[in-house]
Amino acid sequence: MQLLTRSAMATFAFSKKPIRVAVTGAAGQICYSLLFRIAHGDMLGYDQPVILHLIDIPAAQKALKGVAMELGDCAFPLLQGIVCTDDLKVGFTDVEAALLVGAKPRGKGQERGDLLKDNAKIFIPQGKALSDYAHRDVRVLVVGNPANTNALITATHAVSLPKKNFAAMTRLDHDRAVWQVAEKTGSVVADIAKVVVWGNHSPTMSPDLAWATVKGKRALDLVGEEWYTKTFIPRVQKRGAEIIENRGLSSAASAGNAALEHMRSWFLGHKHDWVSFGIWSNGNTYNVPEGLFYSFPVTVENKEWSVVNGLTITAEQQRKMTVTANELLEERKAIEDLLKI
Ligand SMILES: NC(=O)C1=CN([C@@H]2O[C@H](COP(=O)(O)OP(=O)(O)OC[C@H]3O[C@@H](n4cnc5c(N)ncnc54)[C@H](O)[C@@H]3O)[C@@H](O)[C@H]2O)C=CC1
Ligand SMILES: O=C([O-])CC(=O)C(=O)O
Repeated sequence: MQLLTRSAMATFAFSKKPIRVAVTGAAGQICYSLLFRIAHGDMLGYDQPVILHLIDIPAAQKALKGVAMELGDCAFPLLQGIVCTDDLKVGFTDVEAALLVGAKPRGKGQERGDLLKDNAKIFIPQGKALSDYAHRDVRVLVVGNPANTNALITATHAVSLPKKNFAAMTRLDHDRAVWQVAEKTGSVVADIAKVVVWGNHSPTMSPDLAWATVKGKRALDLVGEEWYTKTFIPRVQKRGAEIIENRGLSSAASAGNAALEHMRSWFLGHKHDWVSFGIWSNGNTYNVPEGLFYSFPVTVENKEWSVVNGLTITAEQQRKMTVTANELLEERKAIEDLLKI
């Protein structure tokens, strides 16, 4: 691959119109790695200029200014502007990508669902502002936990935008699953295909290797049933808690990477393999009730995802998929007042 000098890259970059990218929680820990990689071109491509809209609460504006100063100090050729704000109108006007990261993270001993009370209300004004001010073709990724139900709140209040343009992030779970299989089988990430994560971004999620392959061979034959059920599934389900236990803080760089990879797949396509997106369920897919943001296997082309259809689901797998759907139904019930438009 040819490496371009900074000035050659800038000349190249100027030929495309910049894309406005909004990121909430921009002064927080996930964004401290995410923003720099977006500005470097890792998300939308190394020929795509960006203007970053950094959104955080009033109390975080000074810290946000520091982050913006550091972004500037990197002199990224693709970064054509930085907007720092606590005003959602300014933050979301004309944005074509929005990453909703801003929310409280959990601490030790908490589940993500425990954050519903604190975090859910954040997403009502954000959904409304996206509806009023964002580019009509915006793609919105909800990262702040509990991500699936927060995505439901956001999309519900974004009345003028299609639900298909919203997603909850389960890419981190997907990538965790891929890494576990690569490590177990002594292979590399590029050898692994057709991993699936179903349902909620919570310990009820269902990481599924039924179709997964390693260099074209059936992954389940290589890893064995015992490791699959006793190690792999619980490890992926509880990896967030394992990180908190070790790091003392919730995952940040890996979450930022997953957000970036999710958006990259959405904007630049993901046809070579399946990937997991938490998306609006239409009630006709794999027996998932309508109106939940549920993680399905998808492929992506021309900025539109399509669920991988026609998979044969065993009775045991269907049971697991129902458990995680039921949890999402309970979360929806707990915030039903927040869904009133
Ligand atoms: N879906 C997923 O896979 C993952 C989700 N997360 C979630 O991401 C969220 C952020 O995590 P961190 O960056 O580690 O937290 P953090 O506490 O370091 O940063 C959160 C930032 O959000 C800001 N914020 C709070 N309310 C806001 C609002 N209404 N508008 C804009 N900004 C607001 C805060 O001021 C702070 O700067 C947490 O809810 C965490 O649980 C974390 C890892 C993975
Ligand atoms: O576990 C947490 O609270 C943060 C998160 O969502 C993850 O790492 O998957």
